[in-house]
Amino acid sequence: MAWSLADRAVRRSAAAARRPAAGRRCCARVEAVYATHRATVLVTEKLGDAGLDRLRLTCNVETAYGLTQEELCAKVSLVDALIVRSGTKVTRAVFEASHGRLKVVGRAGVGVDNVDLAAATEAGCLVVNAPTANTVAAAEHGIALLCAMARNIPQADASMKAGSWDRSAYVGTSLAGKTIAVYGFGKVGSEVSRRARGLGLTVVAYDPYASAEKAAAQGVQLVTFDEALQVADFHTLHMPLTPGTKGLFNDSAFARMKRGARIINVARGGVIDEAALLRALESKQVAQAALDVFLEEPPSFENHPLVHRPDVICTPHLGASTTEAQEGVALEVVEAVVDALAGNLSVNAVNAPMVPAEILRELQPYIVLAEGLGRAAVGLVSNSTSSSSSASSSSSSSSSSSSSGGAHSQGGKGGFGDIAITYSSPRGDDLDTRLLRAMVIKGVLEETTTSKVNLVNADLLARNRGLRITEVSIRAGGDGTSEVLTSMSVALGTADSKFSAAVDRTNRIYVEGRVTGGAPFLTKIGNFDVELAVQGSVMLTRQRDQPGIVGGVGMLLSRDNVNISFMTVSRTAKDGEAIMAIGIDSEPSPATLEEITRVKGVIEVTIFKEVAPPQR
Ligand SMILES: NC(=O)C1=CN([C@@H]2O[C@H](COP(=O)(O)OP(=O)(O)OC[C@H]3O[C@@H](n4cnc5c(N)ncnc54)[C@H](O)[C@@H]3O)[C@@H](O)[C@H]2O)C=CC1
Ligand SMILES: O=C(O)C(=O)COP(=O)(O)O
Repeated sequence: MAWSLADRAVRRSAAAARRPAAGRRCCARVEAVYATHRATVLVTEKLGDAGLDRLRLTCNVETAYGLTQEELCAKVSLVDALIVRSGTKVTRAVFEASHGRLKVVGRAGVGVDNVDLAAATEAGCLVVNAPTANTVAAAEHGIALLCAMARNIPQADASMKAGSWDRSAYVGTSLAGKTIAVYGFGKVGSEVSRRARGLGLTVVAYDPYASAEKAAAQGVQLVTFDEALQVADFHTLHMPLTPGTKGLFNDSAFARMKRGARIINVARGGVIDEAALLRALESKQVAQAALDVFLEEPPSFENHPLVHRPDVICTPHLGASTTEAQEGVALEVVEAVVDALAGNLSVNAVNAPMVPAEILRELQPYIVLAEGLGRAAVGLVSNSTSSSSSASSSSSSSSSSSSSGGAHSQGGKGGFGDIAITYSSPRGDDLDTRLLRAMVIKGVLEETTTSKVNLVNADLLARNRGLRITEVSIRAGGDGTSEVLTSMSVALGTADSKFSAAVDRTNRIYVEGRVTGGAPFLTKIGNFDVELAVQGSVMLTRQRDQPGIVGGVGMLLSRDNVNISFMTVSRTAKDGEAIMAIGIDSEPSPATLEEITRVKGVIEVTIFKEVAPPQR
């Protein structure tokens, strides 16, 4: 029986898999190695001593710093595990060169952008990280840069070392009484906020996925992207680099800031468009920048336009570099590596399969549905980079949804704190929902944070993010054995949506789905019935139910070379509105989106990207 198998898998994983599941590729192979010999671990970047000492208790440890790719590839076939920081690129070539011996990669820090996760998974190699131990260090570095920049400390220090005593050249700017905007109110961002308030700054935060309650408890107001840009004297960046945040700080963002604003980046280089920052500094729209991270690391020193400027202060990715943080991440990652070598599923596993392969095959559509609903719901939250537009001329005839503040194209305040999941199942209350709940959390969280969700840590991560999860199981018709779920829904409480039709009558972003013929489908968005395969990218439009719209929209898409894979229209007879879903092979340009909103009868349009994750 499908569900009882899944249930066993959940129990095994939740108990840290004391005995490995047969189908759990990575860990099963790891245990075989560990049981038969003392594992060898290669450490390629400086790791805290406490971690190294712990590692030496159970493993042979080799340290080799500053390896070239070729040197790393030559060594990797001789080791069972590899421990790195951000300076080692663990590429596909490295996994190939290991010829299957490498079983675990440990990242002594948060970001795993230097590890090819797809290649790791294909090679059956588990990747683990240390997601919490350097949070405070990164926050302290942000504050250090803020103070150093405001008071010109590095420049004044350099001038004194060059033999001058110039007091008038380094007059600074005060922090007290000013406003700082924190972008990304996660682990680091909330620690920065706490410290900034202590310095007498007013703190606002832009994070469309954060809990407003959690922010309010810290005396921080969540605001829209535009508001943050406009009100702040200082801007500090603490979001992950994702397709949605890449280049977020561009010409347009800098232009909307107060003249003479100052910016700090301790997150990832790619969040700032470096050429746009240069232009903003040259025009004095931005007075100063403090950068710990760069698009390319290390940046090219010869001719990097930002590094040499006197109005930019730089550090070489030092956010996590305190003795305490390095001891902390070393211990955190070594525990995870040793655990993984012993065949256990660690809470810090980054690419662990949520479910063993044979169970995944059996339950796949329901699992994909649960994750897809989570991704769909969070994908509808309003954020600054949303590809969405509202038709300005239109007067929506819709219900409360449009007046609820949902139709922002430039980002709402966000701040959802509730996820309500409803299962309609022939098993009613007997349905074991842990796996499905974990998949919803995975769908909601993984696109927006540095957190990697696995079965063991899902509930914990949700709690840490201030998310309240409520579940309701409704007994539906059926024999109670063959069908796991009749339908399932996910609602995000009080979030602003980039597509107002996605907001239901209780002001929640609402999506519902079911499995039909073995395939997962989205069946409801807000109050509208739809029929969307949970895969690929979709353009959604809300429109008045009148002729000419399908042709008009289709023509604009074809003019932009956007291939259409399917098109469905559903209407609510009651208020004369319809939602049209168009499967698209590529994304239309912003200009085309804008034109679509001007097609007579169209009320709003948005892009709904990759609802379903790639199949694992
Ligand atoms: N410079 C350094 O040495 C270090 C840098 N980092 C970096 O700091 C950043 C934050 O790390 P954590 O706080 O641990 O991550 P986190 O996952 O706890 O927090 C990230 C926050 O960003 C928010 N977010 C996502 N998309 C957003 C968007 N479009 N606009 C605004 N907010 C958005 C998320 O909702 C989340 O609350 C990451 O980029 C991480 O790689 C972390 C540690 C050290
Ligand atoms: O943990 C992170 O994401 C960091 O950026 C820190 O990188 P590092 O370990 O200092 O190379």
